[in-house]
Amino acid sequence: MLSTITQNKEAIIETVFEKSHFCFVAVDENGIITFLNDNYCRFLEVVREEAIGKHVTEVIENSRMHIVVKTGEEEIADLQYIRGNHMIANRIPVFSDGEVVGAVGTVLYRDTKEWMKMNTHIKNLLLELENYRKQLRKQTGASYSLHDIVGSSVKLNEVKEKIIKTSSGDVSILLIGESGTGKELFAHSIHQLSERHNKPFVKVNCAAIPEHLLESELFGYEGGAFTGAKKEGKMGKFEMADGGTLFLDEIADMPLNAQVKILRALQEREIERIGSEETRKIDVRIVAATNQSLEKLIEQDRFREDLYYRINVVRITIPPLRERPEDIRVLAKYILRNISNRTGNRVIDFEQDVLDFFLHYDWPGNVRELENVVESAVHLTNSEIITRNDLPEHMQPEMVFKDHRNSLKDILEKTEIKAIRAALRQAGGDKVKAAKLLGIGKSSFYEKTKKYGI
Ligand SMILES: Nc1ncnc2c1ncn2[C@@H]1O[C@H](COP(=O)(O)OP(=O)(O)OP(=O)(O)O)[C@@H](O)[C@H]1O
Repeated sequence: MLSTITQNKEAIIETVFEKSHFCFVAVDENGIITFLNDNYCRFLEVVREEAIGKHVTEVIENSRMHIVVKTGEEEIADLQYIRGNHMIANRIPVFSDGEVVGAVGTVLYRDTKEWMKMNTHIKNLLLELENYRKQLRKQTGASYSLHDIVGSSVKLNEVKEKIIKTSSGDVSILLIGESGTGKELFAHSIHQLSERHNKPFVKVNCAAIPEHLLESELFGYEGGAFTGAKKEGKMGKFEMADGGTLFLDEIADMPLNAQVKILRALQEREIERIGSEETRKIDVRIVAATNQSLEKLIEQDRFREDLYYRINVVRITIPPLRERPEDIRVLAKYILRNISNRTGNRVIDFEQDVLDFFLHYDWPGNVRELENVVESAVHLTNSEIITRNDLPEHMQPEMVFKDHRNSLKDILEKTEIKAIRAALRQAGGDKVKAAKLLGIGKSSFYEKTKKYGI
């Protein structure tokens, strides 16, 4: 038997990989595709030569192959959602001299009646589960959980793991990240994963409430406490969140006098409504979020250091979208599917050119900006596929030159910044490699990154 295998090794390998009904993919230790069989190419509607050399998350929806090469642990019979189907995926790391050197993956997609039946059954079960989740969320006020956080880049997975580790318990969590990175989604998820998930989740947007109303919003008031107050009084957010989670969004915008009162409420675990002498016990877990540096605000005496230490017990930084390009494609497709379902527009995909552009764009507004771009493209497009022409004006190729406010110097600088960021991304943050990719010397590269604060 063994000798037959050795003699016909190549023919056997070819039969297994190309003639069987499985979809096969192989990646190297960095998650880059090194092999994709014909079946899989057909299913994914990709050209093999173009797919090979790309990161697996750019080609295969919801892939975890890049994770398997990191963990070295095989994943068998995992359910994977690809191109509208739930597939059964096996992912096996390949070892050489005790080191992971890559992984092979198989996906079962034969469209047999049996499988279709099972797929429908699974879809039904998942829908039912989703309904239960929605009902539970309605009751508590936290509408999202980790399941709603799309993306499986290494950086996003690290955040998810940290969330899972720290959610249970009462420790205060500070979420830091640029606008639109998903801080609110993570705050909801923390609540859902905590022991408090059956209790209320209450959000306070510290930037949106006028300063003179903030105190009554947070602590409530007794009937007739001030002119314009409701006769029956009003419960504050602290009381509403009793037993649950209080999410202080945009905490950097909290006025100093309110900071003092919040600190007292947290230290003493009790509050007083405005106009009342009575103290009420409260038990809330604090999750706060900011896109500003609280440390800088402390230096400028705009944020209290004691409150900072109180809320910054666990600190979780959510990376901007440009630092996790592997998530962009899957997020764009997820957002497109949601918008199409919601609006009834039959827009099903993006042209490759659009996805390539998305990968290299800077996304200053992060996922929120991506949502807006896809939404506007869905309304503008005349076909089922979104093309580069359907994107907003500032994303059109010639736009940078049309803008009369841009001097040649500005254009050159912007282009340099984009090229440096793209090279750093491609080089996985390695500055020497990035300089090489750009064909410039190390010191010139360092000078430029310093100049642009990259
Ligand atoms: N990983 C993700 N998966 C799916 N949707 C996401 C993800 N990240 C963000 N979003 C979506 O992007 C939008 C912005 O997210 P969110 O409001 O949580 O960001 P934020 O960081 O709290 O922003 P801000 O600081 O401006 O309040 C929301 O519609 C959210 O549903």
